Amino acid sequence: MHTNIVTRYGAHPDDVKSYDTQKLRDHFLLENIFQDDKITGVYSMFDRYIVGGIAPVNKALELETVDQLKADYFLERRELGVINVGAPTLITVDGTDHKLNTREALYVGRGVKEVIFNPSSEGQAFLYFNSAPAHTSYPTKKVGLEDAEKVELGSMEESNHRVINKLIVNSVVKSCQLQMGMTQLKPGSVWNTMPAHTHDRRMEAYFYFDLAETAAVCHYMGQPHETRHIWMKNHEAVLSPAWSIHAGSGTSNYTFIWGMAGENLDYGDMDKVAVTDMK
Ligand SMILES: O=C(O)C(=O)C[C@H](O)C(=O)CO
Ligand SMILES: [Zn+2]
Repeated sequence: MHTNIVTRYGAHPDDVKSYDTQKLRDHFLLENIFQDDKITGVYSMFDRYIVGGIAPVNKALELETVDQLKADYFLERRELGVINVGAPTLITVDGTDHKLNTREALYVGRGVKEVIFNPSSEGQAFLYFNSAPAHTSYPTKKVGLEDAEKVELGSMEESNHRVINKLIVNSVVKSCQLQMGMTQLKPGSVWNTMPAHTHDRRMEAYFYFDLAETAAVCHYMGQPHETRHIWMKNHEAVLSPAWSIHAGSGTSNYTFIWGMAGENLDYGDMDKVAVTDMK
């Protein structure tokens, strides 16, 4: 078996207030998600969302079922979103090859029995994935950056000038509850998701990349009046419970992938927090 998915239970905001640095990291941060010839990740009890990394190097990796699912195959009752942050590669879905270039996404619907992630012939493929329970089956669809719904937000003056590429959202691809996209910060801009927000209807996960080895992002979480931070490096992900803000400031610009699931598919359903109200 080349898959290692560990379970993480949900956390109550009153408890999280007392977490020290290590405990915050143990519960919310995902480090080393790309391991050669392995599929690794976390099965989170926040909306039963799975977050992980797939790094085929010397062999093709099949999406294996894991014990947490008690299912004959991984997508028996789930849907999947994959975004390639490495070299172009092929993903074979029930016998059909889909070429995924860098920064492209693939949505795979419930009921697909076999998904195979192939090594890249052009370098190292790094496939970041999210998965959520699904009530029905929607067709597999590749989504390139040109297909994304794009929104430009922020400004250079506020150090948060960025482009949000909505890749797996209901205006682009049909999904049950999964939404994913990629936000690129312009050079000189370091703040993401500021002003911050929560959405009690959905949990969220962030994955940071395009960061130099010497750079880091300070990720903010917690209730708006009780925030905490987690220092994060390139290729690390973080879970954001529905009650938590999710925002960050980097020592340089960077790109991140957001993914979420829960009560609705309404990207714009957010409870914004004024920066002057944050504590
Ligand atoms: O930079 C941003 O702002 C984002 O990318 C926000 C995320 O898309 C998000 O939090 C969606 O709920
Ligand atoms: Zn959000």
